[in-house]
Amino acid sequence: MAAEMERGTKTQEDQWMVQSQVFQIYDLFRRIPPNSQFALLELQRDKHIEYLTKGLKQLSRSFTVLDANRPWLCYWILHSIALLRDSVDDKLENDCIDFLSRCQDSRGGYGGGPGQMPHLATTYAAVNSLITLGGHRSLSSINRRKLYEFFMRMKDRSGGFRMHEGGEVDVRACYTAISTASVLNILDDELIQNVGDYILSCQTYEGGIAGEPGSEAHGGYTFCGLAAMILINEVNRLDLPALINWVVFRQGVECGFQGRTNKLVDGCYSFWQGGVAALIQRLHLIVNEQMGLSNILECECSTDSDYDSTNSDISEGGQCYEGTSSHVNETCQLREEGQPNTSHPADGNNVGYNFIKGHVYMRPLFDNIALQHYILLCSQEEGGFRDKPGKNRDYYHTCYCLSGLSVSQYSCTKDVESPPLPGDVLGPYSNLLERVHPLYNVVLDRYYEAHEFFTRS
Ligand SMILES: CC(C)=CCC/C(C)=C/CC/C(C)=C/COP(=O)(O)OP(=O)(O)O
Ligand SMILES: [Zn+2]
Repeated sequence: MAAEMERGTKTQEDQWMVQSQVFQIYDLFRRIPPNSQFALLELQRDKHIEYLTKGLKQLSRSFTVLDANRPWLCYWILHSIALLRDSVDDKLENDCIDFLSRCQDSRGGYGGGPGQMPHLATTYAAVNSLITLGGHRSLSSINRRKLYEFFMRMKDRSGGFRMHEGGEVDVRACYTAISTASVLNILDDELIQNVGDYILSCQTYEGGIAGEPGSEAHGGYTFCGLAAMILINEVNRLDLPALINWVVFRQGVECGFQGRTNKLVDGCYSFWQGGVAALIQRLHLIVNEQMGLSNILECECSTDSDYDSTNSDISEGGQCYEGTSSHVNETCQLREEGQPNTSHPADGNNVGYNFIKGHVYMRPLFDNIALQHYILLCSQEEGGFRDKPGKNRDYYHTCYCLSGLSVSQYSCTKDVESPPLPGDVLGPYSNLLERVHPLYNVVLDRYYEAHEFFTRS
């Protein structure tokens, strides 16, 4: 208890300090003329690409150095470059594919470097990197049969997964295994078995999801747990109203998100928490059902001028009834009544694809413009992004600030084909990033290419 109070006191002091720094930035911003404000809100695209490319070149020169983080660095940098609508040259691309191939274990999975023990987190990072690079050489370098065997070896009696042989069982491990298996089209009933029970046991009294049963709800684990539950078709088992209640209060007066109650705002939660909000936006049927609005879709869009119904398949009167739109049929497989998925494994592998194709009826669950203010004014540096003012930039925060920026720019679009309206992109419209698939956090076009490749092969 004393330790808790001490932590509470220290957090409050830190919080005041961060808030005063952030408010000073917003105050200065407000005082400058509008045309200069616009310049400050500009995404420093060229500087970010320079910082990221330099980092990848450095990494490719030292691919031989011993550390366990290199597939992650590849993913953070390659994904950031893809979000910025750019790509790497052929040499760097080939160097990355060769390096990641050397990290692939002969018994399946990827380690942090050549010869290192395979690990679920680095496997997720390596596979997402290869999907982001795209193309036959990259995608065909993944040994899916061995990878499936690795996933099965990591499965624990509890239903969850272990991060590595002898390692910890947690929600991150569940997500990285399920997300990777889903995107590679190797998800089946055996892999899925009891995963939902494990994740469900991690939803806390606050409504968010913890890393393990009995721990504290946290944005990173909440994203992992929610995305995994969607991918295994069991999201209706979570208490979604409680989850919504938890996540909406994680956006603070600083305009960014915190990871957990009473902790500091941090740019990386723009994706972990913003991603949770983006996923829930596509779960309106299940949310309505859990809130006792069974069989009725309340289309807020039709009563909101930003959400005009002119080109939507919404029925008159501001309400939609199940079965009246093709979208409803597509989404139905996501809502089997509290039961584990019993559908054919091939359907399980299409959940990610159907999920993104659905129409979005719910408005954003967070202030998407405020979040963009935090990312562009408080996290952005001259090349790269940081956690908060006073911290240094790094590739992890660059990746998740850009991913969160993308999620917020697209959060008002009603379907995956529509571009955001200018009013939903803070600063010049040229700030617009690529759209991500929120279940896997890879750029959507790269996801489509991988989905086609792995459905065929
Ligand atoms: C795909 C994958 C591997 C996802 C990982 C998800 C993720 C970011 C989990 C967070 C882990 C955690 C408890 C951080 C708390 O750090 P802290 O105490 O320093 O931060 P805080 O004060 O903001 O809580
Ligand atoms: Zn962070």
